[in-house]
Amino acid sequence: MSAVLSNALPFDRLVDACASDWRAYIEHPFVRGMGDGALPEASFRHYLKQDYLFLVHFARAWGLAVYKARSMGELRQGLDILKAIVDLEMGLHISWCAEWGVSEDDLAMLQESRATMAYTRYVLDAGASGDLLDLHVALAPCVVGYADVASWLLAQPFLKRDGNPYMRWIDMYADAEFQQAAQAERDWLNARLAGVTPERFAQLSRIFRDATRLEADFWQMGLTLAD
Ligand SMILES: Cc1ncc(C[n+]2csc(CCO)c2C)c(N)n1
Repeated sequence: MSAVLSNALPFDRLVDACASDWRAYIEHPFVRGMGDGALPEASFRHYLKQDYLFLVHFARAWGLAVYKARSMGELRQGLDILKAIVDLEMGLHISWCAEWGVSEDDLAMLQESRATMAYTRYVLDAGASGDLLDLHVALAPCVVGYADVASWLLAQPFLKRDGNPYMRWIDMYADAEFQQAAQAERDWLNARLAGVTPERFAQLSRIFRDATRLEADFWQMGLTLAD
């Protein structure tokens, strides 16, 4: 078992180090509810609204990645992702909310839930107090996890395609372009993690696990309509 683990790619070792937390996130009841279409629409709407605030802070986190850059390549990577979120993702999210009956005025008046606050500020602090690798590891459950959620759902026998209001959400994250972006992040992390000491790897594993648990809490917030 340990031989398998040590031969595994570094990113897979991060996941293996918190396997039960990772599964609880990827296979969360909120995710299953999107898959079989039984998730209450109020839960999805609550999630969508909080996700707007999440995206604002996520954009700030990529701004922090720009600040933490130590090379032109890193500077451009942070800038490109920051621009994609601000110029594309935010607009897409606003039209997605509109389709679900949430107006821009609603979004402007939103109160941030504790789960949104906990997760986004955790990621920003991991980056502010650490280096670019700490920040990427804190962001990885978001970037890579959603690709895994979509792939996992597509492989489930309970997936309901016809008449499922969440099918478009699943298809969006299952899309090749999004899967490639997630793979690019895995590749970047595999390259950066390859040379770290066991002590540093253990430190980064804790950040990855914390962020994974905070992602699961974000689903739970949607499910329970927590504020
Ligand atoms: C709580 C929460 N976690 C992850 C994502 C997914 N996500 C948001 S931005 C981004 C990267 C693309 O720029 C990804 C994958 C989400 N929407 N909400």
